[in-house]
Amino acid sequence: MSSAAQLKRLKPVYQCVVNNFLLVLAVPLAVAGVVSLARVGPEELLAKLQALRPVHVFLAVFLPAAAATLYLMMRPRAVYLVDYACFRTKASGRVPFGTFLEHAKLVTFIEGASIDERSVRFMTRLLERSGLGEETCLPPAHHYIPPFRNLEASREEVELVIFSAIDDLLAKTGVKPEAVDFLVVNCSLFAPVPSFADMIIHRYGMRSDVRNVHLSGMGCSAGLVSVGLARNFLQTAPRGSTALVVSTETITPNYYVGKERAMLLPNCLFRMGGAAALLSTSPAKARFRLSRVVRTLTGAQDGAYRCVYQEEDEEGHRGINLNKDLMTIAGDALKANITAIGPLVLPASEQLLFALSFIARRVFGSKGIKPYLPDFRMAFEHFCIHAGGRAVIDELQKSLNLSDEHVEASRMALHRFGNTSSSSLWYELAYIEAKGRMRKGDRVWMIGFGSGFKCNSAAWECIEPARDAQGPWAECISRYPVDIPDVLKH
Ligand SMILES: CC(C)(COP(=O)(O)OP(=O)(O)OC[C@H]1O[C@@H](n2cnc3c(N)ncnc32)[C@H](O)[C@@H]1OP(=O)(O)O)[C@@H](O)C(=O)NCCC(=O)NCCSC(=O)CC(=O)O
Repeated sequence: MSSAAQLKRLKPVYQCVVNNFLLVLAVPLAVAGVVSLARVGPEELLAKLQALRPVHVFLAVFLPAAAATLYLMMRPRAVYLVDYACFRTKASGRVPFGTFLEHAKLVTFIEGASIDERSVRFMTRLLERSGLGEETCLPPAHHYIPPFRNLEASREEVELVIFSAIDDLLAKTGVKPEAVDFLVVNCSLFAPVPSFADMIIHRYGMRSDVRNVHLSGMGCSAGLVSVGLARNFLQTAPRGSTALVVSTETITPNYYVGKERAMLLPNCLFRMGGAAALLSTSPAKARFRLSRVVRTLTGAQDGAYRCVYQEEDEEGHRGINLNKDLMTIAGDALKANITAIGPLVLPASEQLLFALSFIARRVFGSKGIKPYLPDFRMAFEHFCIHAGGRAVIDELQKSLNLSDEHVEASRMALHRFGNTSSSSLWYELAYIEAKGRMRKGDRVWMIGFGSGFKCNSAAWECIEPARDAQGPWAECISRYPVDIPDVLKH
């Protein structure tokens, strides 16, 4: 047997010993203690106990009790996910490739637009490679020629998406809008006045003291910024308080009509979607526990800062420029994030191997020794990776050494719903649940990427899998997973 195969066989033994190190240490110590007590005999033991002074008893009992009480009082409160709901797209909003491209061809005739036949051919190639399916949806305003991009149409999309998701969530949880203490909303590219948070408060008649925030310009990873913010708010409020988190991207005002390739890409990838989630510090009725939120930023570097950039092209058409280097930048941001979250979630066996490889590379030089990539499959059963585009998912699958099944939720969410920005992670969680794969105690890793450039992640632990969990996948889950070719042939 080769040494690599032998090492592979020994790995489970190594993991068992290192991950249960305390137990491995405690059992012999406890046995030794019992044996020496048995040797001492009851009279001698009683004599030793009587010889104890009150100060010893005080130190032995009071100090640990005081330390334990202090720890319990100071530790952050646990935050739970009561439930979540995603906007369910309607068949009338579908944009099969043919429709999308035909529509784009007609846009070439619109006065002021400079999108041309070449742009349409380019978008055709992008769509064939994008990993999107034929059922993704665009807002009603984009089904018109020319597409409406005005404020009124944009607000209509917002109301349709976020109110449907919130209605669904409130109906599922039985929580009344007046019970919401905090409201955190994120939408990157549309920030009207009054804000989304105001629109929600107005629509649902929420309390006048509901504390609310609208995050804009924060990109696709802002959903986890919202979750982190809601968690922090909840730490400051009485136990049992609730926070409503709403994540979406508004497509209507962002249709690009120029011919800059890097700015045509978002037209092909971004689609309608949104999600609402209810967090609370009460475990009653909770379905998941939030274990970690880790945010990392690489925006101090020029390349990272500019790689997702809203701008006007030379002809004055506004759009989002997606730089070709995005994959490399996302890879670096991921490295920063896994370095930060690894020590918090990985079992001791993986951390020790990582530390040993780090030390070895320092001592013997980094040329001969490959850095050890921790196995995150030891820390999580499920992965929700931002469905930013086919290449984004490919890159993460490779970097984290994940199986096809681990990235299935991301690929299928991209196929069925497109890049729904910060809400994509919730569509993926819904996919895993709709497939009946979530079990009590399972751990989920959500990884979001977005402009800035940011990589944010959150770790959840399942308390109660959903009973009838089809959600946004209700009409199509039986057809998934589907095969997604690298290049779609018509
Ligand atoms: C676009 C793709 C589907 C293309 O698929 P492939 O990799 O198979 O094909 P490919 O690389 O040959 O690209 C096909 C053609 O598109 C061109 N092309 C690709 N990416 C481009 C870009 N960013 N700008 C300009 N052109 C681009 C290539 O040069 C090539 O043209 P030619 O052959 O002529 O040279 C994929 O690369 C992808 O998924 N990219 C990631 C998309 C992305 O950036 N997503 C993040 C969105 S931002 C987000 O989600 C967060 C946020 O907004 O905050």
